[in-house]
Amino acid sequence: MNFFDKLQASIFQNQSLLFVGLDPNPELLPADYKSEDIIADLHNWLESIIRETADFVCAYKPTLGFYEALGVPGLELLEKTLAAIPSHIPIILDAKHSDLNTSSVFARRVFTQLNVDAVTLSPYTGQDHVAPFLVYLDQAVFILCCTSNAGAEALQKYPTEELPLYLQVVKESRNWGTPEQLGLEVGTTNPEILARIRSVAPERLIMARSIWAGGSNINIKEILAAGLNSHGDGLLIPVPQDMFSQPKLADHIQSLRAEINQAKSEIFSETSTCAVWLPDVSVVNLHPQQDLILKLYDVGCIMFGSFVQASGATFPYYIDLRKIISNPQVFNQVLTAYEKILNSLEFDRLAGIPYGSLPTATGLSLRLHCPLIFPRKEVKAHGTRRLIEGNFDPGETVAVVDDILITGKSVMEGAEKLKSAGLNVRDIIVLIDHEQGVKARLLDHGYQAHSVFTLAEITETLYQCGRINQAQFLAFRESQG
Ligand SMILES: O=P(O)(O)OC[C@H]1O[C@H](OP(=O)(O)OP(=O)(O)O)[C@H](O)[C@@H]1O
Ligand SMILES: O=C(O)c1cc(=O)[nH]c(=O)[nH]1
Repeated sequence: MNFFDKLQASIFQNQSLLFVGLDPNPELLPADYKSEDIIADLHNWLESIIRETADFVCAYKPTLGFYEALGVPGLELLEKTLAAIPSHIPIILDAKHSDLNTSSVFARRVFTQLNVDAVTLSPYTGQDHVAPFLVYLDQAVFILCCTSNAGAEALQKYPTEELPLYLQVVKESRNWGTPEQLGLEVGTTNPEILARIRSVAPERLIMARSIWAGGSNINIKEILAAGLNSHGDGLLIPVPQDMFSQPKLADHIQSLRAEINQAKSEIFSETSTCAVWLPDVSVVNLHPQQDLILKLYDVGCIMFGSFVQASGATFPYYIDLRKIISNPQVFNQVLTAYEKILNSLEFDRLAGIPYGSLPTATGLSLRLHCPLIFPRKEVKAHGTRRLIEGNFDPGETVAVVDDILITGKSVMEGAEKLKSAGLNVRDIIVLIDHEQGVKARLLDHGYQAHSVFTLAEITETLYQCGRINQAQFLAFRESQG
């Protein structure tokens, strides 16, 4: 499971946006843990923090510097602390080591030996520094965009109020990695700064820091309203550091979690525009993949107007999913949507239907570590003249990936070619089902089709969100009969 999915599962399981800094800071060690052996004391303290919080938080964030400061025993303490964290809860190592020359070896150390799920990085050396970390597809990075210390203002707010450096970091770093692999670290007590970052990066995970530094002036609801994404998540909130020195830690964390969840539901019931994640707060009729639908529309994959289809019929729309390959963020989100369906199916190999869905099938093959084949549209008169490209063994089961079902002709032809080579085809997975009984027809031929969206769900969402007008919406409805 990749970092993003692991984090989402952890947020959902514990219904919590809270993360815990696991720092062996001798200055904060509570008196009742103190003995002759500081390392053992710190270890006992950190383990008790994990025990008390594991059911109420979504992630842990050890800061490497505190462990390094304790020398070799500190590094051993880090390994022991990491081992004490339940394996389903993601670990974000706060490292911010920005030495370009060591980024590859450091990435290998943290991701393959310490096995943490994510690491924080400083942006100053640019994409070259970040790229070696992103090679680890199941792990992620958080780019430091902004800190709350007064001394940083001269740099971070330079050169203009309109485009300060911290916003430029947000803009630039969005080009470095996908939303699943690259989040933003934002230290601030100021909701306005969070809101500016959220508006520039609506799709990014934000790890908030230092929000409690404002003391009693902090208004958590304002922070949440500024930093949450349109689905009511995408924001991680730190547990205040002084809480770890207090007795009854579990009780304090639960109250804080309840306060945050209450504020979240108030924000979303007030605005009433988003599908939210808590089961007790629901907004009717909004598709859980609303964000992806809007993005597909915004990058031009869903067009309304008069279009002649391959069948010769004229529809009031055309879906061109071939464009997703030119937008890595959308492409990545599309892959995640397919992946969720594929994870529930059993198969030995993936097959893509040429040409439109071949990039998607390739992306899925790499993500799922599953071999890929594809049936050719036309057999070449030269070379190997193979009908099916890629290696396979007859008797294997193949899951067929296509982008859209209109009449079902393309997938059916592809599946028949695979079957003629001795392969089993049971499941067909597409992003969009145009409906009109295609799935039932495929089932008559022994194929179970699965889709992420129906075209009706897409048009409904686009209409509700104001992307298409009533005439376009009604024209679509009429065409559906
Ligand atoms: O259900 P159907 O009626 O078969 O329509 C859907 C198919 O049409 C499109 O491919 P197209 O034939 O346009 O070719 P391409 O993928 O090579 O662009 C699309 O990629 C699907 O494979
Ligand atoms: O074959 C078609 O009719 C067709 C293909 C496609 O990709 N999109 C669409 O709207 N129609």
